Amino acid sequence: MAKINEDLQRERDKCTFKIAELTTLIDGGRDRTDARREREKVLLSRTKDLHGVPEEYLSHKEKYESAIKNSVILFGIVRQMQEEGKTSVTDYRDVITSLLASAQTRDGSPMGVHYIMFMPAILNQGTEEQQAQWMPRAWNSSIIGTYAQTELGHGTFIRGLETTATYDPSTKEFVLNTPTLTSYKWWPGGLGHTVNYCIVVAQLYSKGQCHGIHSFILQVRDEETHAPLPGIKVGDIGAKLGLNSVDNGFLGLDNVRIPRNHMLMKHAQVLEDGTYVKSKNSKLNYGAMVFVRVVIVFDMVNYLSKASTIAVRYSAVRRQCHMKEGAPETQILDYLTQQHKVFISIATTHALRVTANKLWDTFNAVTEELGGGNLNRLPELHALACCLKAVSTADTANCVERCRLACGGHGYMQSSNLPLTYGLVTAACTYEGENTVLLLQTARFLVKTWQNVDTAKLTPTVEYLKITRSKGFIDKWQNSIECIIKGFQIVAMGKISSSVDHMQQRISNGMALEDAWNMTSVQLVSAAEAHCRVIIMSTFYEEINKAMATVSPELRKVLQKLVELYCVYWALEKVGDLLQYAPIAQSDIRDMKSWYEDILVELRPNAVALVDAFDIRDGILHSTLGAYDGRVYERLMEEALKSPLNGEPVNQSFHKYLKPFMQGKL
Ligand SMILES: CCCCCCCCCCCCCCCCCCCCCC(=O)SCCNC(=O)CCNC(=O)[C@H](O)C(C)(C)COP(=O)(O)OP(=O)(O)OC[C@H]1O[C@@H](n2cnc3c(N)ncnc32)[C@H](O)[C@@H]1OP(=O)(O)O
Ligand SMILES: Cc1cc2nc3c(=O)[nH]c(=O)nc-3n(C[C@H](O)[C@H](O)[C@H](O)COP(=O)(O)OP(=O)(O)OC[C@H]3O[C@@H](n4cnc5c(N)ncnc54)[C@H](O)[C@@H]3O)c2cc1C
Repeated sequence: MAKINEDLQRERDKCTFKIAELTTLIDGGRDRTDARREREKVLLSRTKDLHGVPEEYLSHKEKYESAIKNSVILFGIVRQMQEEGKTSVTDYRDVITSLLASAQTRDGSPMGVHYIMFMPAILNQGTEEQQAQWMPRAWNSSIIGTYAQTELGHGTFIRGLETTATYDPSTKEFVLNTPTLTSYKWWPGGLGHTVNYCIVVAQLYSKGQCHGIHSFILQVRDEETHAPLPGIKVGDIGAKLGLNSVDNGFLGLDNVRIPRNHMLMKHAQVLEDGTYVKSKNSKLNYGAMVFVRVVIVFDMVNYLSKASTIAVRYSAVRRQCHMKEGAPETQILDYLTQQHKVFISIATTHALRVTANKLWDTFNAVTEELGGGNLNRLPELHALACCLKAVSTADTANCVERCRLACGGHGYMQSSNLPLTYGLVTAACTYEGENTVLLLQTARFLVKTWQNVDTAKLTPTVEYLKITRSKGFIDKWQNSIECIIKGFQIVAMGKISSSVDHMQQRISNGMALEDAWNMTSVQLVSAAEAHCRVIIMSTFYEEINKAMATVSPELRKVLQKLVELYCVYWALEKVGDLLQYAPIAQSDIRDMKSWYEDILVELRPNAVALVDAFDIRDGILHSTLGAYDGRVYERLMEEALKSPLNGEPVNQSFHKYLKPFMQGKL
């Protein structure tokens, strides 16, 4: 192994806790750490020869072809798990998330949506017979699918989709059409050239009546030749800000016929004669979207742990300027502003990780209840998944960008892997429900809750709204984590309550409800975000407190500091809100700033150890700045030399353009 950079080694030597203990806690047990490492070993060994040319220099077409080559190797691991009879969805979640976040598919995989949406949609919306018909072939990838919902004209407003599926009882088929340009499907991952099947979301017509959107399985390409089937226009939508290894596609349909049993009929059915049988709740058809919103939070944890590893290790290696005249140049990690930029990413990774686990448990519990016909907790799950998807993706995108900026010029290099990572996480702010729209969904739930707060039994995630109203909820502000969480509960309650008042005021002045909602929507989004912050903070606090009972005193101290960092950082970010709603004084804020500075300083000696504990191998991190050995400058130069521009001493454009221009001939 190459020699470790001395500064990095010194950082590791002064760490005050056992790194392996934290890694075990993060993975959820020693056996899970071992399984993950074993999986990564297999993954890296299978794909080690594939990176002759750095991906950033490939053309759009080559990027796609390389991604397919890598993906079939990677997803062989999933096929193997299935063949071995592994059944735990949690295992699949972890495996697929880590495959997608690996260096081999670092700009996305064309096969991602097959696992993330195509299969979950069949499981969620298909009858048992349909699952038996489609799932075995989907699992072993003898068919590959995507989820085609969004159209050129509509993404958010899915009730406005224009694709139609009209039932023809004479042949017992549905006839699919995209009657306008705006009804063309647009965006589905892998639709361009990879998949041969997809789930199409379309307006269902039967007996002359429209029954709203439903899901249908459609074959788009021949299973042998892969040629598009008659009536189907399909292709790639072109280059994007990121995810350029993925062939997001378009799809036009001209009288394409599919058998009746290709409609996913677990919740609603069309009988042979065309009679429509309604679902218990039309929103059950949106189940696959809820599932993906839940797993996206895990995905964010993966990317943020990578970005923080890169930024922290680089900050330990990089020296710039002197803090004191005559002293050696300072490690940039010693600047408090640098700690302020990067430590929040470490704390956020942990906060989102524990919250994602809790959300996963809630999702599974509610799904089980739904299976038994109990729909009571569906609105709460939907509200929770919406706000956590929105806040986790927005925070992750901000943190990754902070990490990139914290690496100065070198963070701008593709070889740092920060630009691609940013491209991936910022996409998540839009896909699977645009963030503002999702926060407004949560706000809708919060407004209803607030309007019934005195009479209704509140569900667990909003119970605090009742308690917060009691007199003396915070007698006197104290700079403690408990008080900050209470402060955020008051802020959330204050924002929800004032949004409702604001809306009611406008309605009493004669405004229509919809207009009053629109006029209040900036406040509503802010209220939903505040509510989500309460959920993340209190979950982080409670779950880490539980974990504290099981870990060594050394690790306990560090975990305590991470919770403090997260809560105090956000208290200072939202200090205006606290001043408006909570009994906090200017002197408390001054003291809180000092507290924050102390936390940064206390975490400083363990910064490198904290990111080492994420245990991300170099082959997966894929960063010149973040590798374990800290050979930053050597790696930057090695990568630069791979630039195709360095393949010849004089580029042909010199003779063609530059020279004539310089000589005044052009
Ligand atoms: C096999 C297992 C293996 C394991 C696999 C493991 C996986 C491994 C993990 C890998 C890592 C991942 C990596 C990712 C990679 C990248 C992939 C990129 C993929 C990107 C895919 C996409 O991008 S795919 C398109 C998504 N496109 C949207 O996301 C549209 C948003 N747009 C809406 O979602 C609706 O349009 C919107 C706004 C709600 C209004 O819908 P609408 O107009 O019908 O509804 P209204 O607003 O009128 O609301 C009416 C009432 O419905 C209630 N409600 C609404 N939704 C509800 C719901 N879902 N559940 C319950 N209730 C719901 C609401 O709360 C109201 O309730 P109430 O009346 O009581 O107040
Ligand atoms: C990388 C990527 C991958 C994707 N993969 C898939 C896929 O596999 N399958 C698929 O079907 N789709 C996919 N999508 C599409 C994605 O789900 C949609 O882009 C997303 O749901 C947002 O819809 P939109 O693009 O129509 O945005 P719009 O809804 O047009 O949003 C534009 C703006 O309008 C605002 N807005 C819209 N409605 C409201 C409202 N009611 N109130 C207030 N503001 C509003 C939004 O906040 C936003 O600021 C993907 C998208 C991306 C970027």
